[in-house]
Amino acid sequence: MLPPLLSKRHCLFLDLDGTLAQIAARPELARVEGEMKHEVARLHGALDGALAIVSGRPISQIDAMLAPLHLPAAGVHGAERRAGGTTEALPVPEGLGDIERALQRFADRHEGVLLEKKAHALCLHFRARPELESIVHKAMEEAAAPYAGLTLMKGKMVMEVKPQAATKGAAVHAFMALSPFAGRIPVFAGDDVTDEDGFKAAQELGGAGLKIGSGKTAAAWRLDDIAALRRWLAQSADGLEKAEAR
Ligand SMILES: O=P(O)(O)OC[C@H]1O[C@H](O[C@H]2O[C@H](CO)[C@@H](O)[C@H](O)[C@H]2O)[C@H](O)[C@@H](O)[C@@H]1O
Repeated sequence: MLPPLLSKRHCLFLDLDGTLAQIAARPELARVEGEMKHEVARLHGALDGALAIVSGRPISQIDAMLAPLHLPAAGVHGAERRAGGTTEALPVPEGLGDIERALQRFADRHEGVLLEKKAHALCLHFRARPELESIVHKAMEEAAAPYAGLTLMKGKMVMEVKPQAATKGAAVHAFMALSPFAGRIPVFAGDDVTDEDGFKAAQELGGAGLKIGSGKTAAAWRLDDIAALRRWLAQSADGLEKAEAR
C-alpha cells in the first residue's frame, strides 16, 4: 500500500543505506545525493525537528554522509543515540577485540571479504564474493560463540555481530519517549531486514513501517525505490509548508 503524505502529527525515522543512499560496492563509496539531503532537511524543519536517522552505521558516519545536516540519530542499530544535544551509548561488548582479531585473520585469508570495525560491532562484507556467504556466517558464529550478549545479524551482503540490546526497534522506542517525538505518530522508512525491528516498533506505537523496494516485510506501506521515497518526502514537505503558510 502507498503511504499517505505526512502531517504535523507524524514523526519520521529514516534508515540510511539503501533508503537515502544507493547501495554501493563498498561502504565508503555510498553517497546521499544533494537533492535527498535537501528534502530531508525541509522535512526535519516542517516536522519541528521530529525526524531522526536510524542506521547500522556509527553516528560519525551518518553525520559525514549527511553533512552539513546534524540530525537526531541512532547509530550501530541503536547502540549509539543522539537526541536533544545528548549522546548515549551502550557499553562496548566484552570480547569484541578477540572477535575482531579472529575475523581479521578470516578476511586476510579470503580475498574480497572486507572487515568493517565499529565501536560496538563488526561487519564482514562479502558483496565482492557472494559465494562465501555460508562460510562468512560460520566464521562469525565461531568467533562470537564464547561471548554472551552478542547476536549475529544479516544485512545486504553483510554479516554483523552486535550487542543484542542494539536494535532499531529499541531506538524508536527511546526516541518516542523524548520531545519532539513524544505524542506523535511514528513512521519508519527502510529497505533491509535490519529495518524490520523499526517497522514493528513504529506499528506497536500506532504508526507504520514504510518498506523501500521489494521483499517480505512487516511494514504496512511500500515505495518502489529511493527516487520514489525522495518524491514522497518532497510532497510531504510541500504539504506541511503550505499548511504552515495558511
Ligand atoms: O542501517 P543502514 O543505514 O541501512 O546500514 C546498514 C549497513 O550499511 C552499510 O553496508 C551496506 O551498504 C554498503 C554501501 O552501499 C554496501 O557496500 C554493503 O554491502 C551494505 O551491507 C554499512 O557498511 C554497514 O556498517 C551498515 O550496518
